[in-house]
Amino acid sequence: MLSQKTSLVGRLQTHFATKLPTGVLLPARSIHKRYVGSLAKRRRRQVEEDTRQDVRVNGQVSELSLKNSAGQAGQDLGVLPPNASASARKTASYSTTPLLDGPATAVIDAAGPTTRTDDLGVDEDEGFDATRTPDWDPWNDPKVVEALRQQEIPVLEELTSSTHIIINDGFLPEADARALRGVFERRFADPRVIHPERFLWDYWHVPDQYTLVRTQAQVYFPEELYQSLEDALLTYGESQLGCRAISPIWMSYYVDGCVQELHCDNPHGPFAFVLSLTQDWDQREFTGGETMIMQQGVLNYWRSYEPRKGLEMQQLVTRVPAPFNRLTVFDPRFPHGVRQVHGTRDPRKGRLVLHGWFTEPMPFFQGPLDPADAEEALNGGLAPLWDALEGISGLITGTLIVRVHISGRSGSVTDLQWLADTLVEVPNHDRAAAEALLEGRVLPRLRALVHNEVHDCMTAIIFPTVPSGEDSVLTYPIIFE
Ligand SMILES: O=C(O)CCC(=O)C(=O)O
Ligand SMILES: [Fe+2]
Repeated sequence: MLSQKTSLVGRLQTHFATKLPTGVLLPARSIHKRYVGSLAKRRRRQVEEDTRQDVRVNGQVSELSLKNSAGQAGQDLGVLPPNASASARKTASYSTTPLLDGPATAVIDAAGPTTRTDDLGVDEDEGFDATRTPDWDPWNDPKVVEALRQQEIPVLEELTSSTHIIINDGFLPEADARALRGVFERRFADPRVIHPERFLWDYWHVPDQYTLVRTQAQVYFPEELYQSLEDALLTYGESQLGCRAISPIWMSYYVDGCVQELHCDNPHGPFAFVLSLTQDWDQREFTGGETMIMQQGVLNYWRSYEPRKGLEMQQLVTRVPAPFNRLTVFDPRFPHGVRQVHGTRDPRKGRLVLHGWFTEPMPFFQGPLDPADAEEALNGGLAPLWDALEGISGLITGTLIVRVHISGRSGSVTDLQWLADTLVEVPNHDRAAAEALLEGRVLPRLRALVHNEVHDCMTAIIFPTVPSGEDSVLTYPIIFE
């Protein structure tokens, strides 16, 4: 099965992929690596969004229509071992780069148009027309899928859904969130009292793009309090997203007129975060202030264009409110911003958020298995994967993070979890895939192809055993740039 799929991807090859070393295990934590893992492509290409969208939700979500994708990445992660001190993992230096770049994640409600299912021009005795324009999506066409099934052509299934927005309510222990908020409150309590902490703020204004007031959390907060914040974010990033570092944490407040116009933070890292310290969101004395993230349907507009249907704000952007202690994680490649705040000029009544990016996705082991001992098995086991994936470089972009459980007694992989999946197929993949389809073997939906290749290769690896017989865990990010 693997060789069949491998030759299939060979058919799709249009670009050359550069492999980053796969033997990078437990690298120096202070080194910034945006894309660590396995695949990096030389050229950046326009993103085409998958038509499926979903949202992961931990806790209560209001004001959003969300689908809960239980069982998806990030919901079933174990506790880190005691030796994995979060503070030891932090990324040290402050970047002078402003907010232009950032990680992000995806969310959301699929309010976009539905996939066309009629007028496909495909019927059973006609075969498939590989010359169709890229807006034809055969993999979402029930007629196509049914025809393939009737011909007993295997249809690869996706093994996990893409997720571009993740919402975690009640992220910090309540006391920590209140303590952070308390520092801010106290320093603004009496505008007539002057003290050094009043002067820590930067009014950041980039005409027509950003207007907000920001500071760096590490400078602003007392050390112990800051450390608990950083530890919570680092622990989350590592356990839920396979990211071993965060960017310096910004804190920004938004009063009347503050805004972030649409932008994309592609270079900063695979996931962005926004942790709200905004008080009383539901009784707030301003309008706006939600994170707005463009919807998949807009990024894929012509595929589902409907001449008789108008669209309004709610079908174009997802608005994520910022109630107190909500952590929103999103895919920063999606155009996004912050809706302009209108109303209060009092910082204590405005929007207050901590924000930044989860960075350094990289392979790491937890447990007794020594990475140096495992390296040979890992690199050997993944070699066929790189061969297979090289063929689709340029046709898919995003981050896939997998975690495998390794038996200490047998060395075999006993479980595989998908921690995160932001893979999207880029334009023209349909045509290339349809050409391959004419070979009559498999329905090569690229996301599904990647999932299956990764699954098959990862679970076939036999690692060295360990004397104690205890199990280990390997977290492995794969980045398609
Ligand atoms: O505050 C937000 O909701 C988004 C922040 C953001 O996009 C950024 O800082 O780049
Ligand atoms: Fe951003």
